[in-house]
This record gives sequence, C-alpha cells and structure tokens, in this order.
Amino acid sequence: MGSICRASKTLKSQKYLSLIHAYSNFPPFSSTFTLNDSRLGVAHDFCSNSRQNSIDLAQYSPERIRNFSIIAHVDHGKSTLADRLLELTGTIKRGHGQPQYLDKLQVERERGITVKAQTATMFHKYNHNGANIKDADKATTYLLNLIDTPGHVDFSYEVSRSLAACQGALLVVDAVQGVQAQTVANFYLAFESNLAIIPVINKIDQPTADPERVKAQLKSMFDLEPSDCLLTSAKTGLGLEQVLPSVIDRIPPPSGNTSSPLRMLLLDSYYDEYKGVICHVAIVDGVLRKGDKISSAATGHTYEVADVGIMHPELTPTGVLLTGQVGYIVSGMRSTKEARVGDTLHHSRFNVESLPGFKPAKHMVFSGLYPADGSDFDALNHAIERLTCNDASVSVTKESSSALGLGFRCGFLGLLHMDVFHQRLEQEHGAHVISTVPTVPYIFEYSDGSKVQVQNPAMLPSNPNKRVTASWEPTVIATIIIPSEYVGPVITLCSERRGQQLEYSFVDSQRAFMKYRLPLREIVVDFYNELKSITSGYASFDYEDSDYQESDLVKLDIVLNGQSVDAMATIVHKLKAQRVGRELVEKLKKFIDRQMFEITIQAAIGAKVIARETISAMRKNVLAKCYGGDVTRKRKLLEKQKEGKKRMKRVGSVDIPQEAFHALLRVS
Ligand SMILES: Nc1nc2c(ncn2[C@@H]2O[C@H](COP(=O)(O)OP(=O)(O)OP(=O)(O)O)[C@@H](O)[C@H]2O)c(=O)[nH]1
Repeated sequence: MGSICRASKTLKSQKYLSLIHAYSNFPPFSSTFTLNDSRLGVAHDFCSNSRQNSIDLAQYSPERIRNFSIIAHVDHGKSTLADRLLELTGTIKRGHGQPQYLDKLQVERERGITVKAQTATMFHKYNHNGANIKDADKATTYLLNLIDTPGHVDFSYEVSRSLAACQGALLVVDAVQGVQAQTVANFYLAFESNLAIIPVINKIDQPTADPERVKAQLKSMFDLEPSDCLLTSAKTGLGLEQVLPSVIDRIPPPSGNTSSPLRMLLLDSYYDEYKGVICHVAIVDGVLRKGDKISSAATGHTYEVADVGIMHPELTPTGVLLTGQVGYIVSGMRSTKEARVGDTLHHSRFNVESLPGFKPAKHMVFSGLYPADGSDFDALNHAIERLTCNDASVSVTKESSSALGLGFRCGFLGLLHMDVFHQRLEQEHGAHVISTVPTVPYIFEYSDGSKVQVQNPAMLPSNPNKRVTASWEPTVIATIIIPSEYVGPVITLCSERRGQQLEYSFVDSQRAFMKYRLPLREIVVDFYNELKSITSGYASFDYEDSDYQESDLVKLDIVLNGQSVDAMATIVHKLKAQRVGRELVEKLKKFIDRQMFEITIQAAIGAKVIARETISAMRKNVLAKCYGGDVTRKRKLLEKQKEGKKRMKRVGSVDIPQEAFHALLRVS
C-alpha cells in the first residue's frame, strides 16, 4: 500500500485540501497547509481515502494499532470531533453543512443525538519526531479504531460495550459547561475498565469558554492533570492537530497474542437486507481469515466466514483481521438472535476459554405495544422483529389485553430509548402503535410465599390486600450537577420524588454535586424535564441502577362505565395514588369525546374509587353537519369518520382515541 500511497499522494492531498478549504468552518488549514504541515507535527496519510480493496492489515501488528472511544456528556461534541478526525485522516470527505457522518439513523439526525455506537477505522501516518517534516517518509502508519458513543444515560450500555474493545478513551468536556453528570458516569466507566483517559476540553471557540476552570474541575474530581488536557474546537478545527498524536503516544496498544488460537469478542450486530447478519468484532487473540470455520462459545453453532473487513468508514473487505483489530464479519447467521453480544467466537477446531463478555442489558422500563389498528398485528409483529434485529437491547414478549387485543410487552433501557424505538418503528417500518403506561419492574410477594417480578400492572390482582404480602420497587443512584443557586429547588424536587440524599459536595465554587437514591418509578416519567425547568436548563443528570427497596405499592385501575381497562392500569406508591388517580381521570376526560351516552371515568384501588369524572352524553351525528345534498362532501366526512374510528379502541361501549393512551404516558 505504501508505494501506491506515495505515488498518488500529491494529487490526493491537493484534492483533499481544496475540500478542506471549501469547508469554511475549518480556518486553521490555510492555503499554506501542506501534507506535512509542521503545525500538525505529523505526516498525514490520505491514501486511506482511496477505498482500496487491497488494504493489507498484516502490516499492522498490535504495536501499530490504537483502539479508542470518544465519551462525553450529551452535546459536548463527541460526534463532531469524531467527524473531524475522520476528515483529518482522509477517511471521509465532506462539505460544509452535511449531517454528522457517524450519526446515521434518521432518528439520530432529527434529534441530534447518538443512539448507536459506531466504529470507524482510520489510518494515520505519525512521525514520533513530531515537527521534523523532512522525516515524513520515515513516519509509521498507525491503524486507529475510533468508536463514537452515545451520551444519553439510556444508552450507557452501548458505552460500556464499546469500552470493552478499547484501550483508551477521549473524555470530551465542553469548555463552557464543564464537568456534567454523564462526564462523571463515563469517566468512571472508562476508569473501571482500566483505560488510558485523555481529557479533551472542547468548544474553546465559544466566547464564554473557560478551559482553566474545566481543567481545575477535572483535577479536583478525577485527579486528571491540567497539563494532560487537550484544548480543541471540533467546530473550527482549533487544536485538533494534537489529538491523534496524543492517542498514539498515550493510549497503549492492544495486548493480545498473535500466535494463540483465535478469540474474538462479538461487540454488536445488525441485520442488512443484502448481506444478512453483520457482526462487529474485536480480535483479542489470533488471526481470522475469510473462509475460516468459526464457532460461538454461547450457542455452539458453527459458521463459515463469508466476508471479513473493517469499517473504513463503510464496510471494506480486507480478507483478514489480526490480533487487536476491530472489524466486521459476515458468517451466514440467519438472525441477530444467533449473534449474542458479548459472545466469544473462535475457530471451530480449537476450544478456547471464553472472554468475560458483558453484563446483559438491564431493562428499566416496560410498556405494552399494540397496533393502532387491531388488524395490523402481523404487520407490527414483523416490524418489531426487524427492528429488534438492529436493537437487541429491547426485550419483547407477546401479551394480550382485553382493551387492545394482541400486542407485545417490551422492555427498554429508559424512556428515551422507548421513544426512539417507537419513532424508528414508525419511520423505518411504517408501524403505528399504541403504547401503554410505562412501568418499572416491581417485585411482589404473595401469601403463598411466592415472589414474582411484575412488568405489567394487569398481571397484578385487583385486590392486593387479599394476596400480596410485600412489595419492592427498583431504585437508582442519581448524580445531579447544578449551579449552586438551584440547590434548594432540586432538594425539594428530590424529596417530593421520595429521594434520599447520599452525597452533597461541590465541583467548584459555582457548581454543586449531589447523589440521591431515588425510586426508578419517580425518575422515568418527567423527572428530567422538571429538573431542567426548575434549574433554567442548567442541571445535568445521570443514574445507575441500584437495589430494590421495600415499598407500599398499590395497583391503580382505570374504570370506564364500570369496566376496568387493563391497558391503563398502573402501579403506584400508596402515598401517591390519590394524586396520580386524579391526574389520570382528568387527562382522560380531556381526550375522550362525548358519546351518545354518559361516560364515567374512575380511578380505583381494588373496589375503592379514589377519583371520578363524568363526560355527559351527546348525540353526535357527523352527517347532520352536512346540510344540503353535496355527495362528495358527505363521502369525505364519512371517510374522515372511518379514519377516526380506525384510531379508536373500544372498551365495552366506550371509544377511546389513541391520543388518550399517549396522554397517560407522561403522568408521574
Ligand atoms: N461552538 C462549538 N460548537 C461545537 C463544537 N463541537 C460541537 N459543537 C456543537 O455542539 C452540538 C453537539 O455536538 P455533537 O457532536 O452532536 O455532540 P455529541 O456529544 O456527539 O452529542 P450526543 O451524541 O447527543 O451525545 C452541535 O450543535 C455541534 O455543532 C465546538 O468545538 N464549538
């Protein structure tokens, strides 16, 4: 590859430079920028951009490989930085205003968040003598695997999985906002995984950037040395030249054994229309070649490797992957269920010791998903199957509801994850769903001594006094960082949510740091919005799951004209039942239209009604509105009414619109 590189270097670099110049937000690269610009202190290799099929991975022994993640609090600039590094190494070419390369899903681009971790392989020529540009030809080319990770707490499972394939991490911190809650969480994830951590203070172009304050925070909270911090602006390109040399100098190479039998860790998998299941893998020991027979340690199934390569940044076949490298394989797996994340894959002819793998994803929130139109069950089934192929962290079991018919009970990593799943079902698979009130996994003990985890309130008998003897709810340890002036309102909010303060200290003179134990139920719905609103948007929040605590829980039924609606039942703490019950019936009153008869809406615990509303009767005849004999108008109105009916669910004699179910999702 070296000679091809050198031959085409000038042409390619000129082409690349003109692209960089066209990119107006990238001023540091002036017209005097050369391939071996001394400000970069390195010689850059743009050959990687040629997408040769003949990338020879054999020359990249572990010493010439660096695997690193970019971790940060939401919006601190991970994906922007990742994109700049891909541009800098010539891995991608882009113009101004294009969406972030690594945020590929429509939902990611619309919401501006990363949902799935993405891997990209880059090649970078680096001369350890730094500024000595004459030595460029003596520079070594390194293979760098970059993993961009999500920032939102719901997706921290993706972060911990990504870190398993890395030896180091860039901890990106916004120079204005400083250390935030997910900075703390992500630092500890990386620290506990024994990764080399390079602090990167980003957004230094902002007028209110205060990198010195952020350096002090990093020192006091994580003992990271101020002199180790890189100062960058991923937006303008300022300081980016230090990033890759620091990655090469400060992150250790992977430590596997090239001559040992093959062991690879299955990091992620997704389903591709044309290729079938594609697995992302990290080669821990040994060598994998196209055509090899491999086995899964988890299932014992054997496969033949039909394709193997790297993400450069798209699937680029290389025919081989060696120790320390991260890439993809296609091996004829028929469903992603066969590709178990955390599994060890090995050559079928050798038995190997399994790698530690990952803790299974923990589902924090459960909700029922039903087709908006009952007859669409098969279509929804198909859509869910396809989507879970690309998001294995959702659990799915079939269930049925007397109100909504056949559907599914799904477990999610959090409420945002649930929202994203709904959005993807709709956008990517055209499925319209009704979802039931989200619930957390409670544990109930019955008088016969049995204990069960309840993921669906409808599973609980209506009269808990008869059979339930004790109940427990899951809790989380929440980290909250806020400007000091908001401490009072935040303490009030946390106590209203039944929180118990565990720690209270200061990040610096302006910011307070608090740890609370909070019931999971109290934070899944609307806690973060409320926290943001009482702190003018300045609070940051993160949580990790903790133990179960004993709690006085009751099942709250919603009864419409005497008939209980199983899909609207919820489990709440006894002290909150009255307020939640009132809120639920008021919301329903707003969304259920008047019908030909009176409708009573009740919230009840067992036989005891704790809140009630009535919707008075009205004679509603859509055709009555149609004065005169305009047939087209009449037909249109009838169609509109039919369309409306499709989105209604009938419970007993009462029609409930889809929106009524949506409205209940946010009752806390
Ligand atoms: N001024 C300035 N803005 C930046 C810089 N880096 C990123 N941004 C902006 O900050 C916002 C968030 O950037 P992202 O790269 O999406 O942040 P992220 O950390 O990947 O976000 P998540 O994936 O949601 O966690 C975007 O509007 C970027 O354009 C920077 O150096 N300076």
